Amino acid sequence: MSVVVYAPASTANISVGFDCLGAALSPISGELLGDRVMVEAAAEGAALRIETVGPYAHKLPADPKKNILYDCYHYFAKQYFEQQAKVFPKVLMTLEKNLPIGSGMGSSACSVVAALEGLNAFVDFPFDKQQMLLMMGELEGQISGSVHYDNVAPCYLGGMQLMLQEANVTSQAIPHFEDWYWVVAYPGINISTAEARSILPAQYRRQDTLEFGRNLAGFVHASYSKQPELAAALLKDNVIAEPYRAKLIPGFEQVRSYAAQSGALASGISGSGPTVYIVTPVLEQAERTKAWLEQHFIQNEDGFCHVCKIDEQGTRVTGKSL
Ligand SMILES: Nc1ncnc2c1ncn2[C@@H]1O[C@H](COP(=O)(O)OP(=O)(O)OP(=O)(O)O)[C@@H](O)[C@H]1O
Ligand SMILES: N[C@@H](CCO)C(=O)O
Repeated sequence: MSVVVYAPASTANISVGFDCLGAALSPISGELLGDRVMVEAAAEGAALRIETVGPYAHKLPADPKKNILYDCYHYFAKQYFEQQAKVFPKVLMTLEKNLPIGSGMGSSACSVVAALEGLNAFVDFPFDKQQMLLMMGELEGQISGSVHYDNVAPCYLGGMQLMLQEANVTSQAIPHFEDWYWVVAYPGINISTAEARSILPAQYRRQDTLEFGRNLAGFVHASYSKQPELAAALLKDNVIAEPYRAKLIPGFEQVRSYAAQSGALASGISGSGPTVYIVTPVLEQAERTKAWLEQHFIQNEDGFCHVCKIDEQGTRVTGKSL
């Protein structure tokens, strides 16, 4: 008995919605941009064994107990015991780590979501999506220092998700512009989410909170009323995070200038960085933007760039073996 789950990369904040907007991404090339987790029955030995493979496996903590999969297993097994009055089976979990850590593309969220959904699938889905989402937020919060769902929700559910966190609704999908290409570039350096949060102000001025609220409400309105130019004009963050985080990302101002002079619809920081995104509805321009970012923004061989569309599907069971 075994199951493999794939969880896609995601871009949190989307500039205009700090901690409350996020989207799942998939490269139009068909390449994998996300983690896979295989859960296999283990007949003997410890309750859990963890193995890691894939291009970024060597960047994970060497001690398996420090891998977030370890916490996912124990947390899930406890919930399972409380719900089913049964001990969770012994398993081997293999993580294929395809996303760089501290990239701004929801790397830890990807592992958390793939691991928890893999465990849920292994025992035939005893938990529903809302219960799963709450567990995913909890585990992701252990890593980044605060519970925010803007990576786990799009990664799990797909599409563009708005965090609501009221009336038993954690997150819901909002419409997005299907012809938009999201060019994402990871420069090859890492930024810890916890550190990128610690440099933000504890309090904001009244006019900044008003601007934040107006931009986010306007973006959601323009998305529903299908006004791409208005939505793109509001897709910005002049007040909450970008002014403080820009200095952490070498070459970010040049990316912004290039995006503006090339006629892109919008650009900004993906999550807490250092990945950046540029949006355009024209495929040829997206390919040109990718080439420019590869030449001018990527700093080393760990970096990469993809032309993406929003991934509608989110996390899925893909088979029985990696
Ligand atoms: N399976 C895992 N995937 C990613 N990070 C992990 C995993 N297990 C443990 N970690 C640790 O969690 C921390 C993740 O840090 P952080 O939240 O900054 O990165 P991230 O989630 O990859 O960032 P981002 O959301 O910006 O891509 C690192 O210290 C890393 O070593
Ligand atoms: N909303 C979070 C996302 C981090 O991945 C932040 O910007 O800190």
